[in-house]
Amino acid sequence: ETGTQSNPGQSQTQQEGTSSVGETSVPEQSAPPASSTPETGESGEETAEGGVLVAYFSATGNTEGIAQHLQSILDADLYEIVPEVPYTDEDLNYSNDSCRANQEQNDPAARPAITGTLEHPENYDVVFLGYPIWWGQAPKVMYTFLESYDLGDATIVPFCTSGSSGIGGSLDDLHALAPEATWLDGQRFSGGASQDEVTQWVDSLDL
Ligand SMILES: Cc1cc2nc3c(=O)[nH]c(=O)nc-3n(C[C@H](O)[C@H](O)[C@H](O)COP(=O)(O)O)c2cc1C
Repeated sequence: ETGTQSNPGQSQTQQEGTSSVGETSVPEQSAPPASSTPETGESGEETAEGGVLVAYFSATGNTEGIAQHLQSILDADLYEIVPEVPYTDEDLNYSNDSCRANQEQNDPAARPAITGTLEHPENYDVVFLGYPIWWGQAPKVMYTFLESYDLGDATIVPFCTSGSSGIGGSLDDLHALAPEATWLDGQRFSGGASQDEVTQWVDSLDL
């Protein structure tokens, strides 16, 4: 299965009380300069400037649920970070010291490969970045993602799911991998967080 940026099957009608993320407000009185840049790229295709992306990794579906709420709330593009080698139950069995997930989290150099491509990362002004907490940190595949794509000076909004741990301990490493970005504080959710809960958080961001 590959990551899809826009999945029509998952798009829903915009909810009441959605934030205005993605809308640009242009002062009415300022006329565009005569030689204003056209809004199409060199190839003539439409650009999605000011777009919102929800990029996430989820091994057991919890973070995916939050990502889908966000896509629906924000009318955002959705991109699943898919490891080239999927995680099996045994890989995730953290009570086994030598399970794959534990080995990767213990190895500073681990960068599990990603399959699929994020198209036009430069088009996104706001990137919601979602992951499960593994041993207090983001899974190493998130490091692979941030090292693979230049998100420039986008605003990155981290979110996570966990059994109980907060998001705080995972942020320093991620910040270092996209130092030009503006990082918002981010938010931890429990696995089954409702769309209302996610909506309240998005509204509080004042994006
Ligand atoms: C290898 C591994 C390590 C984990 N470490 C933590 C942890 O340190 N703190 C915590 O609260 N939950 C921890 N969890 C639980 C996950 O964060 C939680 O189940 C999360 O919602 C899974 O998200 P997902 O379904 O999107 O993969 C860990 C899970 C795994 C598989």
